[in-house]
Amino acid sequence: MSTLTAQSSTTTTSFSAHALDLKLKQVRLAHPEQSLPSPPSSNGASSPVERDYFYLRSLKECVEIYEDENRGKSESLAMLSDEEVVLLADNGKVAPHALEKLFGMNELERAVRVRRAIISRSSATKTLESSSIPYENYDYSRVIGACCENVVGYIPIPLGVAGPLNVDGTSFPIPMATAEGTLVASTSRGCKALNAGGGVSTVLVGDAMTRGPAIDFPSIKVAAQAKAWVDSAEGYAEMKAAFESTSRFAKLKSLKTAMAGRTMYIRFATTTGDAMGMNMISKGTEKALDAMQARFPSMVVLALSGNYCTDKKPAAINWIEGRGKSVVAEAVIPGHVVKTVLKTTVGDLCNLNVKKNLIGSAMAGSIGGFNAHASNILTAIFLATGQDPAQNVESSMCMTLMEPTNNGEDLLCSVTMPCIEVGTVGGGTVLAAQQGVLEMLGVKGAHPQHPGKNAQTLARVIASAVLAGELSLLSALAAGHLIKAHMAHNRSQVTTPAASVPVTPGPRV
Ligand SMILES: CC(C)(COP(=O)([O-])OP(=O)([O-])OC[C@H]1O[C@@H](n2cnc3c(N)ncnc32)[C@H](O)[C@@H]1OP(=O)([O-])[O-])[C@@H](O)C(=O)NCCC(=O)NCCSC(=O)C[C@@](C)(O)CC(=O)[O-]
Ligand SMILES: NC(=O)C1=CN([C@@H]2O[C@H](COP(=O)(O)OP(=O)(O)OC[C@H]3O[C@@H](n4cnc5c(N)ncnc54)[C@H](OP(=O)(O)O)[C@@H]3O)[C@@H](O)[C@H]2O)C=CC1
Repeated sequence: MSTLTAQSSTTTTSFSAHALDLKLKQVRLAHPEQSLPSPPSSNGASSPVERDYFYLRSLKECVEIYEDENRGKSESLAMLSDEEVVLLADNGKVAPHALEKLFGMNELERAVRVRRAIISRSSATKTLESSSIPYENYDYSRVIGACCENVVGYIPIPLGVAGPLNVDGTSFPIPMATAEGTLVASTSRGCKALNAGGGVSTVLVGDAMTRGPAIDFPSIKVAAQAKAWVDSAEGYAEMKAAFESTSRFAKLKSLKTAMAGRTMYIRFATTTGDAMGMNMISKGTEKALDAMQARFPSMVVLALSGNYCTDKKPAAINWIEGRGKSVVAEAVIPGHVVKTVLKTTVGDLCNLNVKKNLIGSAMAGSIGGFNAHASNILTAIFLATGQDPAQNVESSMCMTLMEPTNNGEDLLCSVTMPCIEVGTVGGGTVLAAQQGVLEMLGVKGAHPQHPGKNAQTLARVIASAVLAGELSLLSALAAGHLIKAHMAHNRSQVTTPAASVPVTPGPRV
């Protein structure tokens, strides 16, 4: 067997555990059929790092070890260095997305490290492996099979805390993961104004996640028969029994049916305990449709989601009927607090709210966008607490209302949010950092006595924080303070190559 010489003057003592010599890797990639020499002090006691650096087996040797049927795959992979696993992957012997399964649960970080190398080297820029994207010291056991595939690390987002905010008599810190400077400061100012008026009171007026499959029938007549059956007490009871057999927590609340030609849509609405509930409701819907199929053998389920739900897309049905938690939050702020904390007046705030959030949004043809920046606050809390960020689309639907009260002295304000889709179990809420945030709010996991109460409390806190954000931004706009605030809190120092800076007519001010 021929061997190659490692062209490096580096000594073993200067290696960091994962900083393998790139030159050597290039040699390896160029000559996969050849072995590299053994470590100079090859007395059988070399560390994995030394082994990676000095001794890379040929592809043939690696394959022999990997495919040896006398050992399990994880045992075989433990005998190979990272570089050798990369070699196997580069030659189609190991699927990069299956590394966690192959390495086993005790080697999850290694799986991520090796995948970074594989992807890095096959990409145009080749930067991933040595990039600043972190991957070490993360609990990947919570990720695998639950939160993400083909993992190469994690993206840290700054976490700030606004408030505290008094919501229904309890003081909550408001966790916000965001890269928009000013947002936490602004929300904090709103919290200060709300607390000065005694805090926020909330009501939960609905709690139902929805799923809306699309079902074809041979004709409009059969579709209408099926619709009549689902709408009947008998049909509803049968569908409910089938649905609820799939979960301890998901309870069917209503079925709304509609026809478009020979296609029928059914909007399943269910409580889902402390889970946001999309997996649970989808599982139950599938089972209920099986029961329906037994009644109507000619029906064809086109898709479990026929967009009549509507999940992760703008839709009037959500705005009108609600989805997830429907919450209204209200507060009164004394006029002097509007002046001293918010630096504006009750009259100016109310006028701007009508002209901007109501008339302006109507002029723009908005559905559920009768607010200034509900999505800013909601999304930051979603990211901090492990919610599904794509659901900010409908969850941010909000109408902000403001009117003078107490003979025009004080401000009565509210937000109406019909679609806050949140959970405290399932999805990204299982991740350690997100759990820490939920714990800080006192809503981590399943509520011990009343399933659903933790998720409902989180929705109430979110609506209240949105009210804080609305108050502060509208006040800044009314007072003309917006740009001043963003120049102070939200300006990055970006280095741009001179060649790509446009010629400007005059100096920047
Ligand atoms: C899950 C699959 C891909 C399986 O699909 P499959 O065909 O059984 O997969 P496969 O094992 O035959 O592998 C095919 C390829 O899939 C990829 N693949 C396969 N497994 C993995 C893995 N573990 N990690 C990384 N990549 C994977 C990979 O590229 C693989 O090729 P290979 O690399 O082996 O040559 C498929 O069933 C699928 O795409 N399902 C759809 C799931 C989905 O899109 N979920 C999104 C969330 S749903 C939602 O949030 C919104 C909703 C639904 O409410 C919106 C609405 O209303 O419509
Ligand atoms: N499938 C889809 O179409 C979609 C999926 N998603 C994704 O779905 C995931 C969330 O799904 P979701 O259904 O919320 O969570 P899970 O799929 O994790 O389901 C919740 C699980 O927790 C159990 N559970 C234990 N205690 C409680 C409790 N107090 N309240 C509620 N459930 C409890 C449930 O039990 P039991 O088994 O008895 O029900 C169930 O097994 C997210 O990752 C999201 O991104 C998002 C959009 C669409």
